[in-house]
Amino acid sequence: MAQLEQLKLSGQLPTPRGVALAILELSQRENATLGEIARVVQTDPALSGRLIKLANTASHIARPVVSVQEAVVRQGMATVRQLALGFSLVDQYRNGACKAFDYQEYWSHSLLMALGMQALGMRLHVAAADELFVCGLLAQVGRLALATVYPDEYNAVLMAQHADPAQAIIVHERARLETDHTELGIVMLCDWGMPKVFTGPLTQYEYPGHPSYPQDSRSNSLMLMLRLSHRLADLGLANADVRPKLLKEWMALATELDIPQEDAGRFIDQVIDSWREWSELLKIPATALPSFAEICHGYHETKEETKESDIPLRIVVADGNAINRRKTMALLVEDSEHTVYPAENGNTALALAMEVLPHVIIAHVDLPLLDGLELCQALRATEEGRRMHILLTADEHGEEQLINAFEAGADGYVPNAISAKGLRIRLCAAQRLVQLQAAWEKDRMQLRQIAAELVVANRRLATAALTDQLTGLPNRRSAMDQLEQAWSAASRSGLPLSVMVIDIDHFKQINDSHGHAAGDLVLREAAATLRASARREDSVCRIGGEEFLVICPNTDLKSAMQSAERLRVNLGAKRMAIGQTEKTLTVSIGVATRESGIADMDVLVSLADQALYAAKEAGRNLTCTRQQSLFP
Ligand SMILES: Nc1nc2c(ncn2[C@@H]2O[C@H](COP(=O)(O)OP(=O)(O)OP(=O)(O)O)[C@@H](O)[C@H]2O)c(=O)[nH]1
Repeated sequence: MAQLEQLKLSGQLPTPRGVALAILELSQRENATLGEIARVVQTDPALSGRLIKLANTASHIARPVVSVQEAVVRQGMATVRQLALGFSLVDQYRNGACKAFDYQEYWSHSLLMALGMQALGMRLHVAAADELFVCGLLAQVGRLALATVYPDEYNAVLMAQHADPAQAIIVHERARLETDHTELGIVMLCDWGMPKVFTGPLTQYEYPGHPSYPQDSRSNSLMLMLRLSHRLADLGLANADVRPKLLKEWMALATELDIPQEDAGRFIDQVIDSWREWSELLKIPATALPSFAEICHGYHETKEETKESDIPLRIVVADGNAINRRKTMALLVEDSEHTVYPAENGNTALALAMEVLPHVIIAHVDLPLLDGLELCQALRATEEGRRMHILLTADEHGEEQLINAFEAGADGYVPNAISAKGLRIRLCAAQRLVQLQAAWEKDRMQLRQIAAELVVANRRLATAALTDQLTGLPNRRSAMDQLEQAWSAASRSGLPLSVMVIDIDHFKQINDSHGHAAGDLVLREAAATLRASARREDSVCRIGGEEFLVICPNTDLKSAMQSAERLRVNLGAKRMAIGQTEKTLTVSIGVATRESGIADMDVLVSLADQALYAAKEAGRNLTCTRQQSLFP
């Protein structure tokens, strides 16, 4: 301590200058008024702007603060003094003599801590948000002091810590300087009038192993808030590869302060946004941190194969005792990615369970409103509730309690003072169940996919079986099916039905002169021309090598002859590229129409064939018919 007193007297410690010093001195006078403080603040435009901005951020009152007087009145003398001091230090100590101490980064970290504290203050109402801002901003001022007073020695401390990061910095500080940043920082803050309610938690928050406050005390909340803001500041400045780990630690701490996981993302994103705004105002750097969602996504991407015990669960923790509830929640998120929902009574737990459909419910037997056993029975009476894994917890663990719990439908019993490991083991059954359900769901999806693929494959096969591969027209089998249907329809309706058989003339010569591939091309083009020239209701099919059948429902002989002629002429006019030359084709067509003497469709087709033969005989490039009525 003598060393600290000496340091204080030496004037080497960081101290505010100018307007901040004037405010500090003025506020120490007994008769100082807020009006006088405001007048001094006004002489520094940068400080005025910062105080007004802060008053507006932390205010829940809708009307914005526009004047320095108003900001000073709203923040109070003590807070204005501290803020002036903090901002003055930021401006004065942007650089310094300690080489390994990154002054800019130090302020970025402090600012993020300040904004974290402010945001937590607005949420948890543990202290005024402006006071918490200063508390966060100056929480690590002892480090700045050590770097300022002992630049070379602190340089060595930082190098030693860099070489041995597993060791806490305080150990390296004590080894070389016989003091540490916490001790020195507290001396300075007390000197600057920081209220005791903050200095106590400031000595504790960096050392998680030694909590010395009752769980539901204000000091404990402040210590947790400092810890959470510190982690958030670490997260803001961390490299991408360590962010997911820090985020996880942050989430675990957040549950201790009753910040539900679904709010965590919004909270972090808001603080980071105001960090960017404030860093412009204070001219200190803020890194471009991705959104909370992106950091989470990165975490999931880098995760290795999921072990059963890693399966994240949705868990409702129902306990009327807030301390026990928080303790269980903290244990649950300590080393895992479970999403935990708190419920303070049985009714809330039931409503929550129906809403979020948790995998697990951990409920105390003596829950208010609806006790644990009733909650269990109510859940088991529902379809969804039957699938949940319910663990009951109680202060007494007699055989009778166990029997009651299992009779009510519980899956297990959790002792009150359970360890994180014990709790993990009890969640294994639920995780196994979730894994089985996931595997079953995966199998079901795969089966569904296979069935869908089979339907598509069958449809493709059926289509392929009825389609001519070369031309895409219905093949012979399809042609006969269609003709059968058309024949039946004509029999029922009494409407006429005609068919044409079309054969390309001297097709063999094309194959012989230009090769089979050229012949294929010609067949394709001929098919396309026929399809394009035929009426829509007529079906054009390929029934042989260079032979086509056109089925013409509701068509009498005269119309069929006209149609056939149109096809013959169109095809004859079509110029086709064959090898290097262009050629035209001719076709011969035989036409037949259904009439009373024709017994079935085979006879009809054979009549058309005879007509085709006649056309060929008559010199080709002709349309003929051998109708029985015409040639009795
Ligand atoms: N490129 C090709 N040729 C085919 C195909 N199917 C049948 N052919 C050929 O078509 C030709 C048919 O010849 P033919 O039956 O003698 O009749 P044509 O030469 O057209 O003479 P006419 O019918 O009497 O005018 C044969 O050379 C078959 O090999 C096919 O899918 N592609």
